[in-house]
Amino acid sequence: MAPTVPSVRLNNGLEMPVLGLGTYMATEEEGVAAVKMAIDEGYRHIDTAYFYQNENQVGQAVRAKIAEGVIKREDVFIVTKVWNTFHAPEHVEQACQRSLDNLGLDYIDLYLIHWPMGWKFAGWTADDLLRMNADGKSIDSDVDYLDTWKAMEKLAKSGKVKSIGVSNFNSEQLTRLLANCEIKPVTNQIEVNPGINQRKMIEFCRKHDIVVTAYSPLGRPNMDDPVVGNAGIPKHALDDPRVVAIGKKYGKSPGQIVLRYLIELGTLPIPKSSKLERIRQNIDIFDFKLTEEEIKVMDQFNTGCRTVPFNFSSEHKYFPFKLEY
Ligand SMILES: NC(=O)C1=CN([C@@H]2O[C@H](COP(=O)(O)OP(=O)(O)OC[C@H]3O[C@@H](n4cnc5c(N)ncnc54)[C@H](OP(=O)(O)O)[C@@H]3O)[C@@H](O)[C@H]2O)C=CC1
Ligand SMILES: O=C1CO[C@H](CO)[C@@H](O)[C@@H]1O
Repeated sequence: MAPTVPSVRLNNGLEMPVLGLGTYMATEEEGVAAVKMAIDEGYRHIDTAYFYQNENQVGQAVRAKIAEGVIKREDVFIVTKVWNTFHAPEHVEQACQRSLDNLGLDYIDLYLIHWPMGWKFAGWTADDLLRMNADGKSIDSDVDYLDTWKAMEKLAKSGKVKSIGVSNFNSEQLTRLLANCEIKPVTNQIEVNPGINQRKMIEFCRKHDIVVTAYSPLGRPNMDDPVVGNAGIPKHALDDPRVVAIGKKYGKSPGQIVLRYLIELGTLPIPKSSKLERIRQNIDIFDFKLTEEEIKVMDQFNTGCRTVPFNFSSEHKYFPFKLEY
């Protein structure tokens, strides 16, 4: 029987499953197949983004599983994100409508501002999402994320999106947003894995009733990412004999130990996999708990080193990683 994933209550009263499927780089048939497998295996939270160019595939898989009677629309929590080039308030609604059209759904469960930095609008085609200056730096706009947020609030009020949140915001940006918003973000989606365990950001968010979604939870083993490359990837806890030993005790793989650690930290991990065996493993983490000693072992991997440093936008006034958290 597929494991049942617990949910967390968000600050707007809605429920969000504490584990989801990541889909970055799961495009074309691979994306459709991964999401279908994941739904069959019990996943009820899928993370995508306009930028990933696979909303179409995610939607196709979700709609197929609804048609087969495996799930109802309300059983599955779909997250997508507004891209950096669409931060101008007049583009946000159209960006959201494009995501809805790609997904083929009537509403999005959670819509995020993907990054705090706005980039110059360069059209709606896929080729224009990552256009750089000759020096390899992002072509920035000066749109304030507070203005983008106002447009997000309008979407929440329209019912097109049930919840709104942010991604890659630092604590100063969140503080400024919280002081100026009508609707609070329900989540901050950030990188969390043993190499960067984000304890300070998690505590900050807990105080403000914001959940932390953990992206790149496994530290992207083997991923050859065309956007940031592999330059920043820290040494993986996955290969470490201490993690292997903890896994042996519970009959779990190192990946499962890492994901369980992120659950113990109070985050919501969204591991990406397109392989049935790993899709199965990554959700099978709700029948054991790590001891305090084991959590301390996992804490030893924290160096603060990022897998997704996003340095090509480091000169932007809203680049978030100038602060520790
Ligand atoms: N908001 C943001 O800016 C960002 C959001 N994200 C989101 O977070 C999701 C997850 O992060 P992502 O960057 O993909 O990295 P992950 O840490 O999830 O790593 C994914 C890689 O790990 C492999 N893998 C999956 N499960 C296991 C396992 N149990 N043991 C060993 N290897 C495994 C996958 O390969 P295979 O498919 O072959 O199994 C894939 O190559 C993304 O897909 C995306 O949805 C990610 C980055 C930034
Ligand atoms: O969500 C994301 C997936 O990874 C990409 C690059 O590594 C990021 O650009 C992006 O924010």
